[in-house]
Amino acid sequence: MHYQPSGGWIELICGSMFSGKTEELLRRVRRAEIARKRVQLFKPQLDHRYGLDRVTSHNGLSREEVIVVEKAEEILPLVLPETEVIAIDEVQFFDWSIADVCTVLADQGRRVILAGLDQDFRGEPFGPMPLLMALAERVDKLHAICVVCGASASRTQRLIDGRPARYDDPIILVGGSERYEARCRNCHQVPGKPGAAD
Ligand SMILES: Nc1ncnc2c1ncn2[C@@H]1O[C@H](COP(=O)(O)OP(=O)(O)O)[C@@H](O)[C@H]1O
Ligand SMILES: Cc1cn([C@H]2C[C@H](O)[C@@H](COP(=O)(O)O)O2)c(=O)[nH]c1=O
Ligand SMILES: [Zn+2]
Repeated sequence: MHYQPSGGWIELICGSMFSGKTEELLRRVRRAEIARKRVQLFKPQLDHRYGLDRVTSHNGLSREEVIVVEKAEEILPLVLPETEVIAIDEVQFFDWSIADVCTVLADQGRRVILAGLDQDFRGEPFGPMPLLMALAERVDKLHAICVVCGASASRTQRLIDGRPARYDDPIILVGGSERYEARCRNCHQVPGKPGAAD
């Protein structure tokens, strides 16, 4: 059922890589524009995969007119008074202060649409995502297809030279299908993870 709030609100699209988060974010942005809402789209500078001047999904959907910021605090001063919808992609890359920024925007009566990875390659919560999930009025968790067994994929497998990345690898490593695969819980592997069989 469609959520019908009275003022502003936060909606969060989460899931593994390749689950369709960016497609869904861009779909909501397009529909808001069809409804003649004024929209601003942001992304963190860290995500430079397809160039800094656009947001692009894994199947090539793309939108220019994206505002690139290094830190969450840069967003509020860049929001125009007339903007009704704020969309932010790759929100997992911001620190926890992104939650305060989103709260201010929603309290001002704006619709805030976020998309981000809920889990890192270790299968653990990614950055500010748990906090954003708690604060959002609406959360949609999307699933990709596990490339090993064809089940629904809730996790992202990082591969280094074709082998599963170890638990002590750094959390942030920007990349696409050359480095990452969508996998289900059963097929996801993290050698060195406490409690996991290597
Ligand atoms: N294993 C997979 N499962 C589902 N979709 C996949 C997979 N691998 C590639 N894709 C493609 O990725 C698209 C989703 O891309 P995108 O919206 O960028 O996802 P996300 O932002 O969640 O990483 C799908 O529509 C499909 O074309
Ligand atoms: C799992 C995982 C991913 N990343 C990076 C890889 C990509 O650059 C983005 C996710 O992009 P998508 O739009 O969801 O496809 O995040 C990372 O840095 N660390 C990880 O553990
Ligand atoms: Zn699987």
